[in-house]
Amino acid sequence: MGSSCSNNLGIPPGNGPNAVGCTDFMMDHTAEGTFFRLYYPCQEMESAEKPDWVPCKEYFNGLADFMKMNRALSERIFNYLFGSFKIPAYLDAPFKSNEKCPVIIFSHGLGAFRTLYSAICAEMASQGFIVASVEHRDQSASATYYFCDKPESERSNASLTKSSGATQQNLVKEWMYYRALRHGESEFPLRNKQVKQRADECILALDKLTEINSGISVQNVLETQFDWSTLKNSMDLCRIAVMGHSFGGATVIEALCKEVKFKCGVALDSWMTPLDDEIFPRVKQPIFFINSEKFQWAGNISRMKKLDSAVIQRKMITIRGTVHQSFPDFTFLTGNWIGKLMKLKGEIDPELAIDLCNKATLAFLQRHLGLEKNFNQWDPLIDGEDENLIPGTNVNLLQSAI
Ligand SMILES: CCN(CC)CCN(C[C@]12C[C@](c3ccc(C(F)(F)F)cc3)(C1)C2)C(=O)Cn1c(SCc2ccc(F)cc2)nc(=O)c2c1C=CC2
Repeated sequence: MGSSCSNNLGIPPGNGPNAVGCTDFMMDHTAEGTFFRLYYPCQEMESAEKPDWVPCKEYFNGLADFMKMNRALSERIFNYLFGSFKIPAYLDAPFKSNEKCPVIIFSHGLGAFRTLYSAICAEMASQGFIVASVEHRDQSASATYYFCDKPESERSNASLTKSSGATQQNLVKEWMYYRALRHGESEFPLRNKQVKQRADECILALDKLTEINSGISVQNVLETQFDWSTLKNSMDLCRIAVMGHSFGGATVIEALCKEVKFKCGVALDSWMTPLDDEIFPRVKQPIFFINSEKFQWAGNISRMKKLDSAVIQRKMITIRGTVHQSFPDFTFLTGNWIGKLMKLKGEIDPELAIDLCNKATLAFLQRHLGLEKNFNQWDPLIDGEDENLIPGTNVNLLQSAI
């Protein structure tokens, strides 16, 4: 089919039977607490607003740092290009599901942050999952924030704060920006330390969801309109998966190794550099590697293959015509030529690519979480049986042997 020249830009909504709600959670005001965006099945809402895709301009500043671009200039470019996009979900909508929901913890890539994978997270929520997309505080995110108590001297008096209705009384946002590798600094020590912190943050997010599911009242320092008590007994805590993109793919492996409550993992275009080889034999859960055609290289693939096992299902597919950025939301947000120029789009239609990725993921999750849905209709995709899929990898591994 011909590619339409004026594709309607925007993040595709989920295809599943559920409407999707979205809210934010920050456990405490420190950088050590967990911070995530929650996507969940919700009541159909006519008028609810949809949250901004990029919540604060500081994220664009962080993105500029990551891209080694000038902040002032790029903030205007990003605002112009991406400032008006909304997430395909209803902000703070009441949770609604007539069955317990399986859970996914999602880990973003280097230079990304919690909101950039909403096409994937919203699809999973529309299919009945509760998804926590964590925002890492390991300085791998373009930007993230926590709160610091203002010193006593600067505190505005309570009555004034109350009357002005300030949401975070006396709490000031403290921004943490992307930390680039310093000149001459070796990559592995930093990335290995970060992947361990990232795994711990995914496990902490799961612990918070477990508390929320038990119905005990948990503190959320972000005073949103969402009623967290509606999530009591909402989650099926025997059916938990961990998922991530690139650096988040390495985080999947590390998290599986550390926490057996994660029953399986889905690693999207995983970057294996941060991982110790010695953890590979310690990972006992099934893993699904879904790769782009352009990002992977022999050394990276051969490390994924070290996880091959005769007894634990380890699968790999490659989506034809995709690039590394085919997984985050940016791939939907620019026209074709600028998207290809900035390596945000590959040859394949972005919605077709994410559709294949999501369906293959759902089939894999049904198989390894023991879901009673109809996602097994997409089982052939797990083996790469589709004209737009390659079973395993397109990378020629023989070169790496020489
Ligand atoms: C510039 C020098 N270099 C710094 C290390 C960045 C080089 N780079 C390729 C880029 C990201 C690119 C990008 C983004 C976003 C726009 C925008 F214009 F749309 F905003 C454009 C162009 C620039 C494509 C990557 O790092 C790729 N990558 C990623 S990209 C994850 C991401 C980041 C920001 C996002 F907004 C969305 C997604 N996550 C990883 O875990 C890993 C890697 C590489 C190894 C491990």
